[in-house]
Amino acid sequence: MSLQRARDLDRSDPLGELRGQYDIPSGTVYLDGNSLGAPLRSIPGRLAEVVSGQWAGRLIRAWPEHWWDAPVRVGERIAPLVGAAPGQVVVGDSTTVNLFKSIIAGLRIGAGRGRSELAVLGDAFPTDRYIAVSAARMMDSPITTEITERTALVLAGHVDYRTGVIADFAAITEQAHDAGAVILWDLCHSVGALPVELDAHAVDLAVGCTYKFLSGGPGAPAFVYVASALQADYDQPLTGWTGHADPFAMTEDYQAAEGVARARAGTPDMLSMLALDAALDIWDQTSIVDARAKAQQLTQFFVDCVEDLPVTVLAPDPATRGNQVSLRHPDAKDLIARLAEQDILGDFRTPDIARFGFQPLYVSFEDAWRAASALRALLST
Ligand SMILES: Cc1ncc(COP(=O)(O)O)c(C=O)c1O
Ligand SMILES: Nc1c(O)cccc1C(=O)C[C@H](N)C(=O)O
Repeated sequence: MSLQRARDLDRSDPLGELRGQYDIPSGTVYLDGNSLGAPLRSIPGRLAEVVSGQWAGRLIRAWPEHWWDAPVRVGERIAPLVGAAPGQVVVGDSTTVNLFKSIIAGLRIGAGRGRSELAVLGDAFPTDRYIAVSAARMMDSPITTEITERTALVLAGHVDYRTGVIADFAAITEQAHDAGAVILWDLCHSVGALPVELDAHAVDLAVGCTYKFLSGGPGAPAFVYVASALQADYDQPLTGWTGHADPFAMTEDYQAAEGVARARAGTPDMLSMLALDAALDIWDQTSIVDARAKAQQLTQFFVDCVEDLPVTVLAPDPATRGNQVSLRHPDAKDLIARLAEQDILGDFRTPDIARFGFQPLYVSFEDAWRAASALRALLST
């Protein structure tokens, strides 16, 4: 794999022109967009307009005019990326908080079916496990790692944050349903990275974050998907006023809103919400199918470049590899630090994983080649 080959691939890349719309310091190779997506150049202007035009210009009137419905409106823009028909996705809070809401809601649905177990599959991201343990404690639910006829809720991650391996979405969803359980998917590393088909697989619940492949910004609000069929039964524990059927009636008792809006809790962070809204514009210029196709080419190119190095590729099969390449090496931490000294940014995940994210809308084949060459140089010294 040569620099020439990388440049040829960049020249014939139909998504290549999108890169210029992102604000990435020149000379930096950014392979950590699976942790924090790079910003679009349009964001500062859009935020300035929200602050000056809406906040300053309209003051409190901006809530009904621009802001109140934003969680649902922005959710509708994420919906096509996760294969959801309208009315099922709402944006707000963090993934952690949305996991809490949805785990409790799922366990409550399971309790109605006479079940209590919570199955947590695979090597879940820490926040998923921590919240699962706490929610299970509140619900007196045993935690298991297998789906059985006693399972109330299955929590599974779509793409493993460490290895980058894509879980068998269809098979796991089907297994959960065959067992009579509710399924909850964590889409943090798949939303905006690869096509997700929530409706097609009749998924019940999903959550995901928007600051990785969607470039929503640091701490951008997460989203929740609640399948239409389940919404009436989605009894989530954070019964804040914005999820109320009639928030401004200020009634004594809580009554959940109809539809997915019942997954809302408190006042959303509007600046972050609208930065995300602006970031989603890029999807008007491309599709998740095209993005995934390029990401597969990119990750394979990178894997081919490092093939003869003394590292282990943790997701060798391109079909089940997310948009990241994780390399196992005993000095992974040091390697990542030394790459960073050259403005080549990946990240380290304990205990020995060097992780490189390939956001195809702004990462080039030349970036992949430069990162691999720098790694080669480090490993030969
Ligand atoms: C799979 C997964 N779930 C959840 C999170 C994080 O949730 P939060 O945004 O609430 O910190 C991450 C990343 O931080 C993640 O990779
Ligand atoms: N959410 C993060 C943060 O607030 C700081 C640093 C990193 C993150 C991450 O997103 C970590 C990420 N979920 C991971 O896959 O490791």
